[in-house]
Amino acid sequence: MDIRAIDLYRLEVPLHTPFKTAVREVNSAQSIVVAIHTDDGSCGWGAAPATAKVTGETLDTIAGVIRDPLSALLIGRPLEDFNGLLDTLHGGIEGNYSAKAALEIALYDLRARSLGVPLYKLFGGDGSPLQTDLTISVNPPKKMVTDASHAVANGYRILKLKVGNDVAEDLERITAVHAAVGDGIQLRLDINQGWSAKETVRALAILEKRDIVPELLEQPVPAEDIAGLRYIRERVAAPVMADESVFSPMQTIRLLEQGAADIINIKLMKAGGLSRALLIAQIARLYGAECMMGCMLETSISAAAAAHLTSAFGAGIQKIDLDAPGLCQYDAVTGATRFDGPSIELNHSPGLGIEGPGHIRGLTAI
Ligand SMILES: C[C@H](N)C(=O)N[C@H](CCC(=O)O)C(=O)O
Ligand SMILES: [Mg+2]
Repeated sequence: MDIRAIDLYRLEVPLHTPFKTAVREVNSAQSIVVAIHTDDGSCGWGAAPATAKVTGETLDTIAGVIRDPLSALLIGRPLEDFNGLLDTLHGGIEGNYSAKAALEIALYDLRARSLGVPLYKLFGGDGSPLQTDLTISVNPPKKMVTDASHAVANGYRILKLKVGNDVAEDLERITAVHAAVGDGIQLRLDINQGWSAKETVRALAILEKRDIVPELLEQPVPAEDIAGLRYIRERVAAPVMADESVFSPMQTIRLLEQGAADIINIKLMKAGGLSRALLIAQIARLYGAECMMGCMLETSISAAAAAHLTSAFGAGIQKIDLDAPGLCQYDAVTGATRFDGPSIELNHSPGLGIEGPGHIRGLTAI
């Protein structure tokens, strides 16, 4: 079964409410979608969002490197040489991890389809459903309280609060949300690189005095400040999670060797797809570190791929932040993995279960 063609599309899904972090604000989830066709008429689907502030990639660069050089490296090759295809893909160009992730997801989808199994079975999973947290965008405290209360009313038990603009204001945000939702709801704090190491330690001491103990602290300091992560980890009770500081398996090893994180936030879009994400999870397990499966602001095509891997990896990925489809006004994909509030129900049909372009709302060929 040889790869015959790779088609590209754009997909845009409006959000319920603007997504705001310490580094960016967007109103829709935008992705490049890839369809890899084989000569027996099969098609595998993948997608990648543009997160230029984190990965350095835009929709144009993702589409551009998929067109040249990556497509030409894959077209004409047999799917049966699967590991060879992955090596070619990753060796074909430096960086460009989201573009590679889109292609990898489509290759894995094709492979699972060719074997007649859902994607999770390729990774040895049983397809158990998952529960995700929900991200609350950074806003004035009153708005965050409204959004958090709405999330809790919709069944979410874990909230990820975006902060990182101004420490004093952030403390008011966190305190207000905690007072509104109570101790029964776990709060993850994603600072998106917005504080310094010393500010983080001081902020956590203040929260402790207010009896607020976050479940975890995500990327409090700039990505390159590995010493800062370690400084915080040695001084605060809450576990420290690395996000923007860790893209690759090798960075995971370096970070854990330096004792700079308790938890690794794995994202397909940082790792370059499923194979590297799995490797990161395995490395973390060897070091006794926990993992979160996270996502960018992406649509359900790529979030579903991450969910399949997470479900299969079982207790090795303890935390889940695959909420992006739930932030969208509608799920662009019908008849596949279902994102229903906090619950993620994997498809049990072959691959990712996407039946064709007619089952993806709003696709535009490019
Ligand atoms: C959407 C997900 N829950 C999330 O918060 N991801 C962000 C980055 C998303 C983006 O900017 O597209 C994160 O974990 O930092
Ligand atoms: Mg993060």
